Amino acid sequence: MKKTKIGFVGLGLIGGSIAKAVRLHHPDYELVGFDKNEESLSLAVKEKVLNASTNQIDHNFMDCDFIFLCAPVSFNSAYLTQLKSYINKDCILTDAGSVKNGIHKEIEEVGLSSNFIGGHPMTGSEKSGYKNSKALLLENSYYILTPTQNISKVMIDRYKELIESIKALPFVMDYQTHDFVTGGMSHLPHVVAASLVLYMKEHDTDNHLMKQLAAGGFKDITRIASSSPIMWEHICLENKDNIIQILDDYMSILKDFKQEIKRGEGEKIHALFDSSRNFRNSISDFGSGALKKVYGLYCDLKDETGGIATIASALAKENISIRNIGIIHNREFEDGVLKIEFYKSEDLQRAKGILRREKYIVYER
Ligand SMILES: NC(=O)c1ccc[n+]([C@@H]2O[C@H](COP(=O)([O-])OP(=O)(O)OC[C@H]3O[C@@H](n4cnc5c(N)ncnc54)[C@H](O)[C@@H]3O)[C@@H](O)[C@H]2O)c1
Ligand SMILES: O=C(O)C(=O)C[C@]1(C(=O)O)C=C[C@@H](O)C=C1
Repeated sequence: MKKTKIGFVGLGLIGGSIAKAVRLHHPDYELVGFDKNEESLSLAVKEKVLNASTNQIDHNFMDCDFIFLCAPVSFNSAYLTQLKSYINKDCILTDAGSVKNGIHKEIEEVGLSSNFIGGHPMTGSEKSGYKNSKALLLENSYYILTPTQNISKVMIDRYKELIESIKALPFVMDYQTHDFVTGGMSHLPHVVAASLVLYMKEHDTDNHLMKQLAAGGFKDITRIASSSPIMWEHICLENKDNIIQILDDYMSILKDFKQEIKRGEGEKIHALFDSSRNFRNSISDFGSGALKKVYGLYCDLKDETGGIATIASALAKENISIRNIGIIHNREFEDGVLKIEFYKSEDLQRAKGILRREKYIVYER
């Protein structure tokens, strides 16, 4: 039987992570890749993530079951015409881009709409490049799919199956909704983070006291300002209309803050922060939306040597497997708490009971 074959155009953080996840869960699949960066390609071949690499779109892409376009958004469309001659009727062509309207239109124009399903893993990092890619980056993350009107259900199901097999969570929506939603919860925060950093750069004291003394608040909210400028240039241009509307709406909220502060309206300022805090607290870090991704809890650590080991062994004694454990420090838990994640909901429920019996304070978010 023919081995499943997957092609990658762009093997950076996201392309590399998808390829590594596929290699982890499907050691027998045939993976081929093209990237402008030859170092990334040779490392991927050396690590046996790719079976073969190429420095152009060529016969290596023949007979692929899936082709992933994982270059910066606007570059993805550049290869459609060249790829078309290698795409057979059952090949699923997809991208990993953060904006979808441009690629969906180009796909229509090139005549590949019966092959295309847009894709967007809702995970990432401020780091870029193949060297930072990880097999586990996508695990337990939503993976948005934006099928065209012309694609068959069989193809959508095949794509969902692949995504589930690498432990991500497929979520289907139309591409217009995708661009509005990601505009609000991803593109806006990146623009805001960059603007906060620029504010500090331009308005710090001569001896850079803001920069030197910046604490958790500034650092938490600006981590993503270290992301790739080329990626964000493409995203802002491709999702221009949504981002402009979203920025207008956002700036009117900033204006509300300014106005109430200027007027010295304590109750109204309080109400803005209170409403924001309540809503933020209702957003689960464990992704309990339509689909529950990870089963986790937070637990106060007793102030004693070996505190983590005591908890881990209490759970191990009851045969509860821990997926992830670590101390987190943020403003919500000023002294730090232990975050514990489990594989199963049932384990989470049992762990809560055990820890509460042992007089630990357990929180869920
Ligand atoms: N970084 C994230 O957090 C994130 C998350 C989800 C989706 N995405 C999307 O995934 C895509 C890739 O982002 P990334 O974070 O992996 O970026 P990256 O910079 O890590 O990787 C991009 C790769 O594309 C290659 N490349 C650039 N121009 C090319 C061209 N013209 N032809 C061939 N290869 C080219 C680069 O050499 C690099 O290896 C983008 O479309 C981005 O919008 C990114
Ligand atoms: O965690 C990060 O560093 C990210 O910025 C990831 C992030 C986001 O959440 O905005 C960035 C862009 C994507 O298209 C999807 C995910």
